[in-house]
Amino acid sequence: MGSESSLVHVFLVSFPAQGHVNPLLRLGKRLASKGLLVTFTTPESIGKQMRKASNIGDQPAPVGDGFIRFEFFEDGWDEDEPRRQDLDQYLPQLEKVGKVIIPEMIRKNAEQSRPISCLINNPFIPWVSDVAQSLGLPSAMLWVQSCACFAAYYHYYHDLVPFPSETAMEIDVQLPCMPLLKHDEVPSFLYPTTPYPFLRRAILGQYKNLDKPFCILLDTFQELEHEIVEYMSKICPIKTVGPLFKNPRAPNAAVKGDFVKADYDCIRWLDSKPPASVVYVSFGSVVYLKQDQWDEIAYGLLNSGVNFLWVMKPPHKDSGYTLLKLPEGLLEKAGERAKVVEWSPQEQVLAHPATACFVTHCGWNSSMEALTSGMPVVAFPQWGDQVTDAKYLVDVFKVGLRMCRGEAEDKLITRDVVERCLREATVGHKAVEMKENALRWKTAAEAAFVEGGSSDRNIHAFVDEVRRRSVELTASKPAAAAEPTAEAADANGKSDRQDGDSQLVVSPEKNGLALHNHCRKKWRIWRLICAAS
Ligand SMILES: O=c1c(-c2ccc(O)cc2)coc2cc(O[C@@H]3O[C@H](CO)[C@@H](O)[C@H](O)[C@H]3O)cc(O)c12
Ligand SMILES: O=c1ccn([C@@H]2O[C@H](COP(=O)(O)OP(=O)(O)O)[C@@H](O)[C@H]2O)c(=O)[nH]1
Repeated sequence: MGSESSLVHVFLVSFPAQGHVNPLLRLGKRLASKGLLVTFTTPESIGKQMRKASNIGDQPAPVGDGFIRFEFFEDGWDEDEPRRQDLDQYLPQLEKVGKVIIPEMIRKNAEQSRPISCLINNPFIPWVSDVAQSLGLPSAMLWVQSCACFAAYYHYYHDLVPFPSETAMEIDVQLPCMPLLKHDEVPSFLYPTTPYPFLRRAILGQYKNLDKPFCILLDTFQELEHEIVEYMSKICPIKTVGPLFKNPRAPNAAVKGDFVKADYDCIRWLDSKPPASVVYVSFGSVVYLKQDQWDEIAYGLLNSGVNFLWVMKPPHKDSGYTLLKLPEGLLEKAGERAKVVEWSPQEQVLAHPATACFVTHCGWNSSMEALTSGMPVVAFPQWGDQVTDAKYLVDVFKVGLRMCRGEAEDKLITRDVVERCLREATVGHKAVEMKENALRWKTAAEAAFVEGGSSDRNIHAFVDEVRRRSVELTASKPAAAAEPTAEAADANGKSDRQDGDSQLVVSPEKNGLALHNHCRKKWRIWRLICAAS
């Protein structure tokens, strides 16, 4: 392992949501383990929560052959600014500030002898690849949903197949190399009636910029989505690198991105339960059900006689959701059979022998974590990619039962249905079959991420490419380095070529690249001296 400042340095910019931070941070750890220096950044409002909930220090943390470090940035709004909850207002604010502050951070890193060789972002902040382009740096994007969803949005964006519309609301959708999706199985942000048009805009925003990243990394694995991965890789430079949450070489479990402190009492509680006797219930970080649905699930759990561990995360104060309550006396009735926490260490819960199945909203992170842990699911999707993930978990991967079709159906799932589903998922032939299939996916996932597996090879190829581009950056002529590339000038809308010393050039874009080259040259000389002595 080299000293931190002699490593090729990649800069990860995350949209501030739990479902986005987790996979990007996991990718960061994977890249670090292969010998890169990784800096992870997201707005300070989340940085503050992450520092409080997780073990994030000021010093770079060693991970395998490399390091990971954190730098958070102010997004220009007060922490409790209610407009944060409105993406149509927050995304432009993040872009406006990010386009100035990220180049500034990159420049500072170069000044401190940590020049950056590549930027990586996740969806909702596609402007990060514009920043990279304007600095003459390569960029990549980590897609945080399934390849099937990536393909669905792609075909919608380019208008390649008919999707449900105002005039044909209920048409099925046939995408190449995918099973026929019923109208309510395509990502729900694409429904003409979606209550979240801002999330559709946010997610499709990435497709406008899809030609900029040199690589699109996917948190899935080849064997899981074989056909669609093969199909899409002929169209876009995609690489499957999942499941990212397993990091065989250097787990460094201390580096985590939880926004809320995980309650480890539930692991001790699980320790006290017999094998495969507990139903784990979680709807992730943003989904909130209605109180009447919550009550039905609660009674279904109680009446089914199973043990249950339930994550009940209080909603954000400006989200418009009210705090969900459990029916009076229910917990007393359930006694030792029930455990409620605000946030769980989900990876450990899914790996625990006492856990029998997972009632999930089918967020892609939760779906991948379940599959990779060999854990059968009861699908309770609400919106977005969740409805498509549910279809795949149940009908394609065959590891789950469907308890609901999504929020758009607007149907109360009664306690009897909940009870029946829970019984079917925990005892009898269906339960055994789902467990066997889940264990098969676990084995396939392991084969993908171990040394030499499909995802490992892809990570390896990506790291090699980052290194190659880094050398290219370093090797580019100093004179050229002081100027934006033709592409960069294009991205800026004008060529702001100036003569003179690069250090005096006002554009932060130019300084970024110039400093990168300057510092890398200094190191190369320094390393040669070290090697010689
Ligand atoms: O936190 C947010 C915000 C948000 C809004 C305002 C603000 O200031 C900060 C954040 C918006 O949309 C989300 C969408 C999400 O979808 C989730 O995203 C995952 C990855 O795309 C999917 O796999 C899951 O199914 C899906 O539930 C998850 C989230 O955590 C968020
Ligand atoms: O109690 C919980 C609930 C969720 N998670 C993690 O939060 C992420 C949620 O992402 P997902 O895509 O499943 O759903 P989202 O929250 O984005 O809707 C996953 O990595 C989970 O492991 C967790 O650690 N503890």
